[in-house]
Amino acid sequence: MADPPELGVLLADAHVIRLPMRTRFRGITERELMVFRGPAGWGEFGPFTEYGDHEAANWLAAGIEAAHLGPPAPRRDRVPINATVPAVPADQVAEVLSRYPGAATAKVKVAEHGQSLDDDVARVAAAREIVGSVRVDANGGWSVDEAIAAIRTIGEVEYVEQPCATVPELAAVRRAVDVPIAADESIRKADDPYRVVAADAADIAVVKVAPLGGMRATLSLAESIGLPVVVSSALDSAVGMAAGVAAAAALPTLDHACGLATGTLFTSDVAEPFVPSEGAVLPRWLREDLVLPAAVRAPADRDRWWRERLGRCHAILASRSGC
Ligand SMILES: O=C(O)CCC(=O)C1=CC=C[C@@H](O)[C@@H]1C(=O)O
Ligand SMILES: [Mg+2]
Repeated sequence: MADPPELGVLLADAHVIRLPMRTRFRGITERELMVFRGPAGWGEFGPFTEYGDHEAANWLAAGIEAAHLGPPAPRRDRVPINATVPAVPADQVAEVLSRYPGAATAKVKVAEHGQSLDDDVARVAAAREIVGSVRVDANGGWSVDEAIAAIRTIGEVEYVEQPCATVPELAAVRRAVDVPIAADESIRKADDPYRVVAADAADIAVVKVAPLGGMRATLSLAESIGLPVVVSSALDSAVGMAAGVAAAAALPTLDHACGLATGTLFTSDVAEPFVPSEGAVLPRWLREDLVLPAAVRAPADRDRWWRERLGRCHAILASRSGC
């Protein structure tokens, strides 16, 4: 790995941002992250706040790639997207889906802490009434038995993403049901993302540019993992989303809609969001000045916290480059 740019260079035009969200999603109502500018445009550093520094360092590598190297060459000029439906009550699903015009697929969150299978069934049914195809994402929230029962009750779906937490559990569920299984956390949070393949635990790989360390790292994983991929956001701002869309646009084959329209979950963004139209988003690289209103700037204590975190992750990347 190449040496990262000097820390001072990264921090010279860096901003800590707090984006308000329309609906609670993965337990948060505000998304904090950093964006910084380099010679190739803007990069994002937004590991979720509970992540440790070693995991977060991959996210910094992705931001550095974006700001200092730019996107890989595109192979398509539009990227089909899925609508993303948080764990809202069923009667709010139509309103959520209205923000994804033309989306042919909805990804519906299930197994939310504090909710029941009946809630999931109702939410999925409400989505099915509106879009042709539904996939669900349990974020590892079920045991093997719960997953098997839930999958049988929920009925036909395109795939079930991360029904259980571990690779052996995913494999056990996959053996028991006919529905395809997608791996997300078992790839993006794993020491060895290929374990899902060795264990016959997944039919589809969900790949996210930031946790995998960048667009090119994502493309090389997609090439070597031997599974169809779905590129998804990590709840990125428009800056991180540009990298996700660029990676999806650069894939040699793309058979599934991607989770790259989550900008609709924010009420404001750092740049013009990637708003879906006719079920797709268009690749676009951000080089222009960002207009960052006071309302999206994080308070001083959070600004300091993120700059220190970036510094620690920078030291980790620098030590890796010496390996
Ligand atoms: O894939 C999508 O439709 C949107 C992205 C998405 O669902 C996620 C983004 C960030 C964190 C995750 O909890 C979540 C996911 O599990 O896929
Ligand atoms: Mg997921």
